[in-house]
Amino acid sequence: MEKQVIIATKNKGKAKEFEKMFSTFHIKVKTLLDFPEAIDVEETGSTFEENAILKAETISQQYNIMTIADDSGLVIDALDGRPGIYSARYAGEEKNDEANIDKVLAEMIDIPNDDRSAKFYCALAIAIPGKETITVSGTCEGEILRERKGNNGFGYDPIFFIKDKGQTMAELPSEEKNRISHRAKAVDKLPSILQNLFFLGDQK
Ligand SMILES: O=c1nc[nH]c2c1ncn2[C@H]1C[C@H](O)[C@@H](COP(=O)(O)OP(=O)(O)OP(=O)(O)O)O1
Ligand SMILES: [Mg+2]
Repeated sequence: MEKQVIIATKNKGKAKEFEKMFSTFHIKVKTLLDFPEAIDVEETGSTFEENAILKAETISQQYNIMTIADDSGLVIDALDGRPGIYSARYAGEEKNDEANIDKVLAEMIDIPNDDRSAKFYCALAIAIPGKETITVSGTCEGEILRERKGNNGFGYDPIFFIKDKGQTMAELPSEEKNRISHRAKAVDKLPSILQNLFFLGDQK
């Protein structure tokens, strides 16, 4: 039987990136956009890792399939790490990317240019029925601009400037984002983790 994985996300931007990044792994990828009846997991954890584990374990138990969940967000130094785990709901429960960006820009209006460092953080939890859940993470460093630039990507990408590239995340082509992003850095760690898991599993 073909190997399958569910990526436990309802975020279309994330789903697209995972489908691209997993296209070199020989595994069939589904997301929660394919499972409208999936349990709506409340993100009650106090860290990205805890929330990723909650999402991955709930869905892997519901469908008895290996499940990977992503909990990610923007961590801004001058805002003491906010919006952090609250990134998706920063301007309210309805998860509005534009309102979230507006709130960050307003809060940072008096922050000088050389104090606008931030990072994107991504925690992935891998839940496999009958095995211990594992987490990995990745980060991407940048700076918060004063206005939006670029139309690619999703979420906070238009205000996240990457010095090395001289562009925002939303100006990068998707192939480039998928090489350097926090999500890409976390996904890079998966092949060796999965190999170890299945190798150890076969020893029993
Ligand atoms: O590459 C990214 N580029 C821009 N913004 C990003 C990125 N990665 C995460 N973010 C922001 C979007 C959202 O405001 C929050 C994720 O929140 P998070 O709960 O992990 O995802 P979500 O609720 O949108 O979907 P789901 O929980 O179904 O996976 O961080
Ligand atoms: Mg979420």
